Amino acid sequence: MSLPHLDVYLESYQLALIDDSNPKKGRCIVALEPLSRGSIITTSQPLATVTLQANRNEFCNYCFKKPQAMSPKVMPLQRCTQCRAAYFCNVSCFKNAWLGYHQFVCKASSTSASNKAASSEDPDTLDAEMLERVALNVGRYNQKEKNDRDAFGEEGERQEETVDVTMEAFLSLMGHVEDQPKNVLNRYKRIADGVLKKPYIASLGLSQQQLVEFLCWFQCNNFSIQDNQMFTIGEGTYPVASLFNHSCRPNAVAMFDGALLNIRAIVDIPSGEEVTIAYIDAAHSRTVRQKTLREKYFFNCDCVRCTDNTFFGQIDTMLGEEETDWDRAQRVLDPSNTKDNLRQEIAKQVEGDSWDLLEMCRIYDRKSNCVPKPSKPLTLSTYAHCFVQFFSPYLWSSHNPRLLITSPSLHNYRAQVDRLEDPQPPAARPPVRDTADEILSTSISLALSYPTYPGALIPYRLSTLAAATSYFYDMMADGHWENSVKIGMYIAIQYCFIYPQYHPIMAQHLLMLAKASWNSIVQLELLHHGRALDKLYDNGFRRWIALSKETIQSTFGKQSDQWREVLELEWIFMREQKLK
Ligand SMILES: C[S@@+](CC[C@H](N)C(=O)[O-])C[C@H]1O[C@@H](n2cnc3c(N)ncnc32)[C@H](O)[C@@H]1O
Repeated sequence: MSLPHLDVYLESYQLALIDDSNPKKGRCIVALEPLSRGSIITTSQPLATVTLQANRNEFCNYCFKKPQAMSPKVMPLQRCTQCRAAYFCNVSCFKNAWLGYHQFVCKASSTSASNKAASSEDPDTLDAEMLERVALNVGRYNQKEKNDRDAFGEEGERQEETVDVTMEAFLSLMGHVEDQPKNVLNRYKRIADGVLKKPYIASLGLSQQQLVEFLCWFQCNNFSIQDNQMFTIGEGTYPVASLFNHSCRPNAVAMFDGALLNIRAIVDIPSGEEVTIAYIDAAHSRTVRQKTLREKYFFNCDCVRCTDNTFFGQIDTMLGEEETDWDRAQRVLDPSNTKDNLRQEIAKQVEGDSWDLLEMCRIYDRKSNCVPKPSKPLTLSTYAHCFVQFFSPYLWSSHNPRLLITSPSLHNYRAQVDRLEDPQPPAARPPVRDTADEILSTSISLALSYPTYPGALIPYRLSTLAAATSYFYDMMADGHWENSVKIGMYIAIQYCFIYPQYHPIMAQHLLMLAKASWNSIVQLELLHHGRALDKLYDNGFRRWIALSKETIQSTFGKQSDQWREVLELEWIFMREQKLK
């Protein structure tokens, strides 16, 4: 299929869309030049978006931005006076939405019975809404195509994504119509028939079959839109971003800036290499990942994490199979979760006397080469403190030039190490390994060498991580800072195994850990009537700040709220240090 606008557009981003040798995989995007970690590889405009009902009055229904509640200069969202169902940040967003789709939906929803259905959160309603918006765009584009053809943009600089680029990408997407089970196709036919009954869709000249195809495309191409805290707030059709294939160990991530989607490199990507993103959360067992990818996207994943039977194979063995089909956001926010046995065991270990944060930090100091006794099972505390020795800060390069992720000058390197009061690599215990992979391999072998007992909590299992994540969020919400630090430290270790080093979930978590550490210091100092606390606390906080800064830079970027928050935290800490 010839895609002249799209090819020129991608080339302006140093990317090419090429056919994969495996026809079932379709095409893939490769880098034409080296792409550096943290850089935005390309941006993608939505062809259509739908907000989740629960968020409709929190985010602008057009740009998906949220007014900063605390800022007096920012206007609150304005509700459409006609349908009273959609919210916009200003007249400009309202006008854009009106021209695109709102004029149709607004009239229809104020009069028709479908108004009631549209207010529910069921998948058919979301699919129907998305279908209407996409159909409107495609129908109008088809009409425009009859009349004119736009000229290509200039070569040599990054181009704007024109409607032609978006449409060419959209109309070339893979939908696996032939692979869909009959019941799904029947459901799609029902949705398409419902949508076709609306006069503004019927007039576009699109057939039921075309609309069913669009619904199939949504299934294997659409993105969940996330807010800046990474909670899902809507769904979007992003045709250009949909061209990126999946890997469970990706080299890029999809990051939202309101309704705009940025694809960002999370490692240095050499020229000629395929750029991949993850379609699903990597915090799942190999079996669940592969099943989800087969059922929703119709392929057998042969990425490095799924096929490697040494390093990644060991990680998947470690994580285990004991997971329900949990979705982190849902589980974390589900209050009934507290009845979970595993959660109770976690609470017991964290809140019991055997986990004294300061004492454990002293025992597992990086100069002492301490590992828990192998005659006993690992507890959360021994696991977390022991593995922090291995991972931090050497897993994040700036402290160890030999990890070759960044190459800071020796001066900077020494300054960082001195500031964290960490030993130089030759003096560190356990010895610092040359590469992140070696650190991980050593850690996996160590973890797996401990005995497990039936019914006892196994720290490195996915089920433990799921319960711990829910417990962590509760502790943060209730202001139990010391408990948050303990369990947050454990979660950070688990993330080291599961996610690539520079991953937004890791960045977000490290920032929360840094906040919890700071609040815990303040709380403890108040309890001790202003006496300065042990230096170990300060060093712990410095470490989480240093790691969050480095990780946020490469994932959310320096324009993000996360970056502003981490700088603010650092500033407050420095000020307090000066005043002590
Ligand atoms: C969002 S599209 C990705 C772009 C697609 N390759 C194309 O040419 O349009 C998703 C589809 O691409 C294919 N795909 C994506 N990642 C793959 C992978 N790692 N291995 C095999 N097929 C993959 C699957 O057919 C999947 O349903």
